[in-house]
Amino acid sequence: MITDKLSSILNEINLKGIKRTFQLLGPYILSNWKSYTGLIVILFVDIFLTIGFAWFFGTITDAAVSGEFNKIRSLLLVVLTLIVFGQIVTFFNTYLESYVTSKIKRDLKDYVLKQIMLLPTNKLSKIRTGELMTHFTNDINCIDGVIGSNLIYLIQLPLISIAVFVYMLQINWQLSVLSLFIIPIAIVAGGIFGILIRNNSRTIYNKIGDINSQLNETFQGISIIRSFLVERLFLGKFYEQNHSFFDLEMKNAKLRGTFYVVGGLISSITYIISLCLGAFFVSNGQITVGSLLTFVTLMQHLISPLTGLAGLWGSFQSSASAVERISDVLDIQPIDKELPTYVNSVKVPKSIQFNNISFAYEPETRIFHSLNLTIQTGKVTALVGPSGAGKTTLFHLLQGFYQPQSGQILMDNTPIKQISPSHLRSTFAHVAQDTFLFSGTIKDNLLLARPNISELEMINASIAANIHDFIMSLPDQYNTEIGERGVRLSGGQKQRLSIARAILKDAPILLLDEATSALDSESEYKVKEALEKLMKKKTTLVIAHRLSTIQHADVIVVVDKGEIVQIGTHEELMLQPGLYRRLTESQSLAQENYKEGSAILI
Ligand SMILES: Nc1ncnc2c1ncn2[C@@H]1O[C@H](COP(=O)(O)OP(=O)(O)OP(=O)(O)O)[C@@H](O)[C@H]1O
Repeated sequence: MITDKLSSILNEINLKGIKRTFQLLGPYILSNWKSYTGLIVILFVDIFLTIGFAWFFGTITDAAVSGEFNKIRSLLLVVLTLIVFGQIVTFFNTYLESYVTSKIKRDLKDYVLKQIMLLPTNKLSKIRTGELMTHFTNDINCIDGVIGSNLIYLIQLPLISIAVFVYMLQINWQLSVLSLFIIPIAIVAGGIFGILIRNNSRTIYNKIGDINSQLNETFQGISIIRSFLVERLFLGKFYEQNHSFFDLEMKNAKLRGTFYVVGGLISSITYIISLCLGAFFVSNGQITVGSLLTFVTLMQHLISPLTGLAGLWGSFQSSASAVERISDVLDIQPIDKELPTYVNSVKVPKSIQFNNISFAYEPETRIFHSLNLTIQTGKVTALVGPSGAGKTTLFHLLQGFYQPQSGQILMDNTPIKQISPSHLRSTFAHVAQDTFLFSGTIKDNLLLARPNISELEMINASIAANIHDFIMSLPDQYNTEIGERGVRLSGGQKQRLSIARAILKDAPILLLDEATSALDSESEYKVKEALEKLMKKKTTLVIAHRLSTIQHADVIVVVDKGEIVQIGTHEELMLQPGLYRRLTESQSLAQENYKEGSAILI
């Protein structure tokens, strides 16, 4: 019972989150020790100035009461020096704090993106893009509560409290003891509000992630939304999220408002009590008016940091929740320590084997069960079969994007798991089913293929992919901006560019996944001609639904429901009853029907 209570309290305080926060941010804080040392020096100067101003108020009041005008004149000089010094210190404090927090956030963003790029594909594909974006647009920006002024306040608070308390003791011990009662009250109030604010902040961060994901999908799918007239549906979904976000913000505002009222009440009550008691001591002649003024000023300096502790604790806890969210990604085991790079002239594989491969994206839906396949190097192998049979998955496994649950893929008898991602990925040039181009120019997209591509190589690859003439017809030719995801190009143009990019990669194995599906017959003929020339020197794996396009392949592998059901050449497979003949015949029949239908339409 007691242990349950204790663990629920510890849970509320979120010790795990705090530990994780310092594990992640500790090295960044330590590596910026020079800036933090500067801030601590400034902190001591600040404490000195605080005491100095309090001393000045008391001393000048006493000098005024006793009519010591010469003393007032020299005190004015002292205070002017203190003010100028104080402003210089404020400038350096602000600058140094911004410098160190911005630097840590900049470095952390670099690190988080690198780690995301190193995540295994199966883990990465399960995280929504909006959530990943939120780490950069929101979460990392929220860590100020741990690395910024809060960290300095954490050191400053006890120091300033001790300094002020010792100084107050010199003036009047009874009044100083009074301040001792306020400290626990301020700390408890701060602690409670901090926990409440933390819990709410966590919900707010999750909500921001949801909103970002939804906006991302809405903008990516805007043409589908328009064509299905579902703008209202998507606006409604956003409206719901956006309004519940507003409610959470309001809950936070109420919490903060209540906290400020409680904090204000504590300081006002303390101020009045100490003022009344002080007035009593002045009337008794125990202390001077000036000492009372010094005391009251110091009391303010003692209370405001303590009540500020709640804000500090609240924002510290918010930062801890943000770090916890980032840690969800950072705690996933990356595939490697360093990012892979393109390897020039990789070894041309002499054998590729899939040995007893069993694989499932999700445990409940098995794609392959003990699959065996030998790819003939230097030849063209076509993978055919119904949609969802697992053809693209074979490409993913081959490039090491996913790991099979059992079995091995061997390249020259070496398991690909033992080959570095740099070498493995440099072995393949992949034209994927979904053509993806990046915003920027045509040239930028082509030069991505590998480092140091010459202008001539780029033009030759574009000619081979039958896209050069189109590029030259554009106003800025190779420097034409193609928009986000290549939105300013047609499907066929995008596909030809991605073929040119694959040609430029100059890898020994070519993976073509429906690479010519978006081309018209004339372009397809020309591109196929170029690809056939390219294939002569390479090992090629082709996935095609239109079986007429792969009839000349050296080997045709027929895949159905994750199993290899037939292997052979077109001629061999057409002689056998089976899936390949059925698919070919049904496609020929469909084509005949289409031609007849077209004739009727014409
Ligand atoms: N990232 C993924 N996560 C979970 N399941 C997936 C994933 N990608 C594919 N699948 C599932 O794996 C199965 C095989 O998909 P795959 O893309 O390999 O088929 P395919 O033969 O290439 O199909 P198509 O010819 O339609 O492209 C499908 O049932 C699909 O739903």
